[in-house]
Amino acid sequence: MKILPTALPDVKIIEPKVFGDDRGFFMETWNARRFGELGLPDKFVQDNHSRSTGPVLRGLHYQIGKPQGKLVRCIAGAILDVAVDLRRHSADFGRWVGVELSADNHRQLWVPQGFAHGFLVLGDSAEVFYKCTDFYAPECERSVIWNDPEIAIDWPLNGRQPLLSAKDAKAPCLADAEVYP
Ligand SMILES: Cc1cn([C@H]2C[C@H](O)[C@@H](COP(=O)(O)OP(=O)(O)O[C@H]3O[C@@H](C)C(=O)[C@@H](O)[C@H]3O)O2)c(=O)[nH]c1=O
Repeated sequence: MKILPTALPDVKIIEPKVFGDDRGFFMETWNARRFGELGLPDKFVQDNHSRSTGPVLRGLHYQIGKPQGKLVRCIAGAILDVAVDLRRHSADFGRWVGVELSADNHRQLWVPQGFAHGFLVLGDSAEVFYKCTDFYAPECERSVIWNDPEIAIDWPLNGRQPLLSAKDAKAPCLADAEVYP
């Protein structure tokens, strides 16, 4: 398991060691001791799994009061997984990073507390599995609109409109959103 940097220092790509053989492959997807050694959280309290068809876009989501760090992987298909720094004190406030996660590349993205998270399905469908450091708290849920020009995420939509939830379609822009201190 190794860690690769992204353009945002606190957001990390985790690349597991994949053992391939005639049967297929084996990999450790999370190991508390190894994560601790790498300076990543070793405690998660909730696992989530969603399936989406293309071009579904979920996000950009975060929780205020009960912020969640998320360890995200794509177990079927492929997604562009995006993290946006929403910590107002941060030099990277409002900046985003996008990483392709797929069932083939086995990569995971560590999205820390203080970041909004979202993803776009790149093919016909994708299943996404992620571990969270805190519980879902609907009253703490917040979102920022996926196409906020101030954040300017370069979603690879190729002219298509994304499929959004009703909630995500009416999310506020960053300027109107409640963010972290
Ligand atoms: C997120 C979540 C939702 N739900 C319920 C509420 C709702 O009825 C249904 C669907 O919820 P949503 O529409 O919010 O699901 P979704 O749009 O997939 O929300 C997720 O998006 C990604 C990008 C994230 O980062 C996650 O933290 C989460 O916000 O599932 C839970 O029971 N537990 C949870 O942890």
